[in-house]
Amino acid sequence: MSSCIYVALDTPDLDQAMAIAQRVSSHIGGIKLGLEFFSANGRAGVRDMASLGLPIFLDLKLHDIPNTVAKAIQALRPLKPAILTVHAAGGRAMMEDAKAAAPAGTRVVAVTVLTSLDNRDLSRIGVPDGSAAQVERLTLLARDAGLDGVVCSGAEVAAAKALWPDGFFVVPGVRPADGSSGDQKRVVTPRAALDAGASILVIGRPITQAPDPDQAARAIKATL
Ligand SMILES: O=C(O)c1cc(=O)[nH]c(=O)n1[C@@H]1O[C@H](COP(=O)(O)O)[C@@H](O)[C@H]1O
Repeated sequence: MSSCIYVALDTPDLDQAMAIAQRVSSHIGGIKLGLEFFSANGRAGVRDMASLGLPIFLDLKLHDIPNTVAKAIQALRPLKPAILTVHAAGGRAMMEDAKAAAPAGTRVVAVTVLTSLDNRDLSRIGVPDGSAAQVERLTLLARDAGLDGVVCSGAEVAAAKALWPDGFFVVPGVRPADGSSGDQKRVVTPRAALDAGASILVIGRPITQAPDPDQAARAIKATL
């Protein structure tokens, strides 16, 4: 069975990204490339990583007016990523146009509430009723806009899935029981996220910063 782990290769260094991906390839289901990698290596770098033969999750978290997001996605079309992210807070029309601009085989998923935010942070940006309510609101908006799924923390995924049983649920901010949270504030273990309904788990530093990434990925997979 293919792994539900997507390793987040958050580095500007193409050689390093390639080396880690090769070391962990037998334990993962795909590769997530985000702003750090893309800003340094662009589309050519994504193509290089795709040569490994694993699905590519291109996590650019697009958030702008509908026309700009649609045109950006059109520019990314030749890469045919398996998964692409936009911010649900960009609104319904932006999400509709993002989906329409994406290749047919690309899952477009909406980031609801970043896992680095807690309820105190949310109240400061005008969301007084907390992450659970906001994730539910934005999950319904993404569903109604015709997207394929959402990104949320493992603490909200069960409620989101209850609202959208056939949605695709991406869960980052996962940490092994003894892992350090770093800048993540809404954290669960990989096993708990999967039990709550995650379709895939995004895991970066617990694997990439481990002394032995291969062993770290193997150990996490063994808990699933
Ligand atoms: O869209 C994401 O993947 C994402 C959304 C979110 O709410 N939180 C979040 O951490 N991520 C990404 O997931 C990865 C988590 O990395 P680690 O905290 O190192 O495991 C990073 O690449 C983040 O960009």
